[in-house]
Amino acid sequence: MHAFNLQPKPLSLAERLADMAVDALIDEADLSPKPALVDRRGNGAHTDLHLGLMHASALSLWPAFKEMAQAASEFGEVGLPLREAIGLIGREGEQAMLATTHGVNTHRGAIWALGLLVTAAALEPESTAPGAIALRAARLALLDDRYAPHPLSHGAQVAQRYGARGAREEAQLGFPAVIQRALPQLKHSRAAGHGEQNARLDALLAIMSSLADTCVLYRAGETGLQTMQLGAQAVLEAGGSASLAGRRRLHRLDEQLIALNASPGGAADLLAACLFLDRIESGDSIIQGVF
Ligand SMILES: CC(C)(COP(=O)(O)OP(=O)(O)OC[C@H]1O[C@@H](n2cnc3c(N)ncnc32)[C@H](O)[C@@H]1O)[C@@H](O)C(=O)NCCC(=O)NCCS
Ligand SMILES: Nc1ncnc2c1ncn2[C@@H]1O[C@H](COP(=O)(O)OP(=O)(O)OP(=O)(O)O)[C@@H](O)[C@H]1O
Repeated sequence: MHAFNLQPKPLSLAERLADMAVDALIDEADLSPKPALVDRRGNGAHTDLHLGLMHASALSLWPAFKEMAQAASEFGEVGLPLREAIGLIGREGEQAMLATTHGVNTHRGAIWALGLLVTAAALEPESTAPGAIALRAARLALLDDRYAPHPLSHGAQVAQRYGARGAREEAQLGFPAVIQRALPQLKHSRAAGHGEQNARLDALLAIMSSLADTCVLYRAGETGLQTMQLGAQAVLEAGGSASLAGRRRLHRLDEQLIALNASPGGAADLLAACLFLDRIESGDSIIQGVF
């Protein structure tokens, strides 16, 4: 008689990277209190989003992230064939997201940022430094996908009006908001003993203090963007989200942004990207699957 084999099947590299991307999205959504964004307290400035929808949307993207990582292994190098393959998978991922959310945009920007980073991580699994992964992602983002549609998206409208190039430019520059702002702040706040949730909030605030977030520009113009950037900077200068003074300012920023309908969705996407890269760097081996 054969005994059942109860050993779990080891996950492939692509499956582990997809797990990590989805985990990063769920951690971002759950993090609270985020100013004007969907979190465990409520819907922030959004009428069509809620936490359950963010979770369902994140889970619906797992196959797309896995396929992007598989495409990286198959093509093996940064180039137009890989860029166009992940563009197609990303667009299919968007359709899966929209089918799950009944047409609501929950993670469009996140598919773009995390899709590029998952692909870049899968290309060289031994190279786990965030800066190196972000640079490979930038080289992919700089390639022009001939099949990408060019709708008059909110980002495109904001680009015409204010000259902000949003998600595309952030990726093409190698995610400076993540590499130069969020990750250093995350490590600084952890080292100061602020606790993991506060460190993550501080990382979000570090992104918000300088990002030209096209979600905010579209919804609340330059006034909204300035309120976000100065308000986030003020929280950090007051001692960050772990301090009493910082918490008071964070609460005020939440009220101000909600009053302006200014939800920093782009900053939220980049926090998820930051958590993804942090997880890879911190030794959650993507090669051996030691979690
Ligand atoms: C480049 C993308 C993000 C489109 O950008 P665009 O600015 O035109 O679109 P849109 O207004 O819908 O905004 C996208 C999202 O980016 C995020 N975002 C906003 N500002 C920023 C910023 N400064 N930095 C990073 N992300 C940002 C927000 O979440 C926003 O909702 C991407 O979705 C795309 O290329 N779509 C085309 C379809 C496709 O090929 N998808 C697959 C890509 S792998
Ligand atoms: N926790 C979060 N709360 C709200 N938005 C988030 C969150 N995390 C990420 N986002 C990002 O914010 C974007 C949604 O913002 P927004 O609703 O302004 O998009 P839109 O479709 O351009 O605008 P609108 O809903 O006003 O038509 C998504 O692309 C998503 O990636």
